[in-house]
Order: sequence, then structure tokens, then C-alpha cells
Amino acid sequence: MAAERLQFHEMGLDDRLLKAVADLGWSQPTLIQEKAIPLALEGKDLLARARTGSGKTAAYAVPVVQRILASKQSVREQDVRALILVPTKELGHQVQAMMRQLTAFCSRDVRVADISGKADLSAQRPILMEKPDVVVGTPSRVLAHLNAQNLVLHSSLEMLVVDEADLLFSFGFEADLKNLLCHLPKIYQSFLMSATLTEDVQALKELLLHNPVILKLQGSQLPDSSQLQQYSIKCEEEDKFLLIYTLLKLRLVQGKTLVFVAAVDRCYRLKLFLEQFGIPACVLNSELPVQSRCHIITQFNQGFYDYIIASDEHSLADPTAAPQTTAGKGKKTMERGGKAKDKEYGVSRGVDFQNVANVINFDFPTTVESYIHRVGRTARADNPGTALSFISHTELALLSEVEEALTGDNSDSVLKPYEFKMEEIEGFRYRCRDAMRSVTKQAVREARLKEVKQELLNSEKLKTYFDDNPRDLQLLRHDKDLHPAVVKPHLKNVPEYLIPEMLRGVVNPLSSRRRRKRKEKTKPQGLVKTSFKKNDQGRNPLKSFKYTGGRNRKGKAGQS
Ligand SMILES: Nc1ncnc2c1ncn2[C@@H]1O[C@H](COP(=O)(O)OP(=O)(O)OP(=O)(O)O)[C@@H](O)[C@H]1O
Repeated sequence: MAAERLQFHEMGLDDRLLKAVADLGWSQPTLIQEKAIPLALEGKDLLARARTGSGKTAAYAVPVVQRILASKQSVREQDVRALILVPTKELGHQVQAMMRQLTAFCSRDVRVADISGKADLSAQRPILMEKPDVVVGTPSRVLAHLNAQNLVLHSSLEMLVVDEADLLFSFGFEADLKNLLCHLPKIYQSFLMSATLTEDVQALKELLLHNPVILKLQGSQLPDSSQLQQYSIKCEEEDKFLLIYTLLKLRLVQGKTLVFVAAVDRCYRLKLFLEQFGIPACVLNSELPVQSRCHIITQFNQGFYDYIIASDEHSLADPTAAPQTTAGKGKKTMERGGKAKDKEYGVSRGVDFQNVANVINFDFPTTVESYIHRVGRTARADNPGTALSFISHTELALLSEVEEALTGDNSDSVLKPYEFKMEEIEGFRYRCRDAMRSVTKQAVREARLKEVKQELLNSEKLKTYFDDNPRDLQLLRHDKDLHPAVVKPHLKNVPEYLIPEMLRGVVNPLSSRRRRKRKEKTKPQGLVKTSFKKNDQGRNPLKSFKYTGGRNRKGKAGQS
């Protein structure tokens, strides 16, 4: 018989922490939390590998808060006791948000500061002078503050966390991290958290951990097929555009969707393309200011947007893509064309996009790790999710690599073919080509420039005005049309004759305005197949539609 899972209230946690956990709606710890929290409270060093979305943040955040609360029972000077290192600013923002939720009932006793996001060292100095109990930051930023003596850790630090540990080296933080260690005391407790165990994590383990307990949970790096369904479909460049247009316009993809592309330009190309059909989408990439990026993610999580087109530029296969940052130096690099890109950017790594129903790899990722982390943005915690990868002939070898890595000893392939009859949507090809033609290189360049300018303005507003007027945050949208000049009004509507016969009466292409008004909770989630058979066993084929996403949030079978 399976042993009962240890509950939060059986872990000896402070009541205020238990109340915060209850407020978050967490009825029981996840597996990694159940294993890691008691060990961490015993003072053990931990190396924890658990799949994406399995709750690793709270696995270290809960013991960090608990230990600080416990130490505050004896009168002690206010000091920085915990340092949490993250590879990206987005993650810093998110970790701080999670720490704030966990300390909601003890915010006076446990103060948390995220220093990863802001550019100006001197602006952050006063925050650090107050010696927050927990500091969250990227290694380069933390080191810069240590060098400037805004932050002193050598006598006070009790806990060090390295989140997304496998990324730190590939983001070029190796030198910073090694320098940073010279500023730490001899003895402290360390936690290394990662979804994948790479050579970099092994190297970090040697560097940071003393006799660690190694928690390597769940064989698979992604949830199994009862929670996450993975599909691939072969299609070349033009078909990729045709397919995404019909999937989104006919609402064959339902629920919040993250679309990954290979480069910043492709974000705008796809956004401008979809714009012409009245399909609004936000773009997320390393050129946008960090405030805008975090705001887009927050609003997406709040249900403001259905679609984000993200470029995932940090290829782990290409270490040269990430610079060797050193503290105090700028972290922006110049791309061809002179645009500044933020190397402390990461969308697919660790960012907790909530209730994402689908991940679409419009362009296939270049490494297995990247596939795992992109797809890991859906099916998080106990939620179901679907991943669909478009594969062109040049991406076939990468698909095989991913297949091989995920299938392991199992003979069944993890990525099933997405049963979608491309011939059913042939009628849309003319419109698709028309729209593709409008998205010229010039239009992409202009849109890219316009968006960056716009977001820089937004970012200033976000920094100052919205701090005092949080309600007005909701008025600021990031999915507006970027190039109204190329939008052809007739493309926004889908005439009935174009809808595949089988789908008529089933799909309901909505205008963008109506789409925005739909209530998040009532939306079905997942992907619809068009592979049904006509008059299958005498039943009306329209009624035999299946969502391959399969379940709504309560886990019931979806049916249209
Ligand atoms: N005990 C719990 N019960 C229910 N939901 C939880 C629990 N713990 C965490 N979650 C939720 O699960 C989601 C994923 O958590 P988290 O971001 O910590 O995952 P992760 O393992 O760090 O993922 P990744 O490897 O992608 O960074 C979050 O939305 C979080 O709020």
C-alpha cells in the first residue's frame, strides 16, 4: 500500500506559514516538497531534480521562511540570511512574488528583496542597506552589489539557493558565481534546484554542496500522458502559417496558448500575420524592457490574453549565445542590426505561466533541454496540458533526438502524430498567402522598432505611475495591433464556405473583440483533431469531436 503523503501541518511549520499555504489553496505538498522540506529543516544540503512545474520553488522557499521565522524567536540583529540566485530577471520577479505570498502573514518578520530587475545599482542600495532577510538576484547583479559593499554576506548568510541550477553556467554566470562565493561565510546551507541534471549541475554540486542529500524525483522530466499530451505535425514554412492561422481562428486550439518561435524577428512576423486576421497576441522577447516582460506574464496569468508569441533565444546548445557576464558590466549585448538584447532573459525556463492549456512549437527547439522547458510551461502542478510541435524537414533530426530522450526504455513514442487533415484547410491557403505577402521584412523591422519604443514608454510608466495606481495597470495592454496599415479588414472574418464541411456549426470563429470578452473559466481547453471519420458508425460526425487536450481543469473529459 502506498504510504500516506506527509502533510504541511505535519512538518512543524510556523502557523503563519501554514496559513499562507492554505491561502494559496495548496491542500497538500507536491512530491518534491514532501521530500525536500523536512530534509531542509534538518539543515541538510540538497540537490533536487524534479520535473518542470512540480513545485520546486516552494520546496526551498518554505524551509527558508521557516528557518528565518525560527531564528527570529531569539533576539537577533536584522541581517541578510538567505540568498536566492536565479538566472533571469523574470524568475527573480516570480520568486519574490512566491516568497511574498508565503510571507503574507509574517511580512514584518521576513523581508524579501528582489534585486535582479532594476538597472541602477545606486537605486537598489537603500533597499539592501535595510538588510532584507532574503535577497533574490542574478549572480552578476549580486556580485556587483557585493563588490560595491552594498551587500555584505560573509558573517550573516545562513542559506544559499541556486534555482534553475543547470542554467547558471550556460547563461555565462560561471565566473560571477565563483567570485561571489569568495564573499560568503565558510558554513551555510545550500540548495540546488533543477529540472534537468546536466554536467553543469554536477560542477555546481562540487562547488557548493557539502555531503548533500540528492533528491532525484520522477523518472520522466515531463508529466506523463495522462496529464500532458504531446503531438507533432510535419509541415513546411508556409504550412506552419496556414496551420496556426486556422487553429487559432477556428478555435481548434482552445485555452491560453504559448507559441514559441526561434528568433525575435519571427515573433513579429507571426504577430503581424495573425493581426491581419484579427487575432491579437502579445510578443515576449529579450529586447523588451524587463518591466514590460513581467507585466505581460502577470496579465497573461490573470487571463488578459489568450496568446503569447515568445522567442526562446537562449539556446543551451550554443553557449556562445550567452555572454560571459561579469559583475558591474552591462548585460545587454548587441545583435546584428544594433538592437540591445537582455541576456538575463528567459521565457521557457522556470517562468510559472499559469493555466496554460497549450504550448505550440511553431519552430522546434534546438535542444532536448529546451524542448522540456518549453513544454513544461503547460501541465503545471495538477493541471492538464497539450504540446504541439510543427516540424519542417530541417527539424526532423531534432525531433528524433527529443523522441529518443523522452521515450527512454519505453517503446511507445511520446510525441504522437497530430491527426489533422491539412487538405481540410486548403481553402484558407489563398488568404494565408495574401497575409504572408503583407508581412514584408520592412514591416517586421518597423513593427519591431515600434514595439520596443512603445514598451520603453510603458516601462517607464510601469516603474513609477503604476506603483501608486495598480488598478490602472489593467488598462495597459501589450497585444495591440502593431501595423494597422497592413491589416486588411476582410481577412478578419471567416466566410462560412471556407470552413471545412465537417467543422461547420462546431467551430465558432470569434472576432477579436468578442474573444477578449469571453470568460476564462468557461473556456474549454486543448486541441481539436480533424481526423474523425465521416458518419462514423452512423453517428453525426460533428458530435464525435474530441479535444485531444482532453480534460478541463476538473479533469473531466472534454466534449464539444
Ligand atoms: N503544494 C502545491 N499544491 C498545488 N499547487 C502547487 C503546490 N506547490 C506549488 N504549486 C503551484 O505549482 C506551479 C508550479 O510551481 P513551480 O513554479 O515552483 O514549479 P517548478 O518545479 O519550479 O517548475 P520549473 O522547473 O518549470 O521552474 C505554481 O503555479 C505553484 O503555485
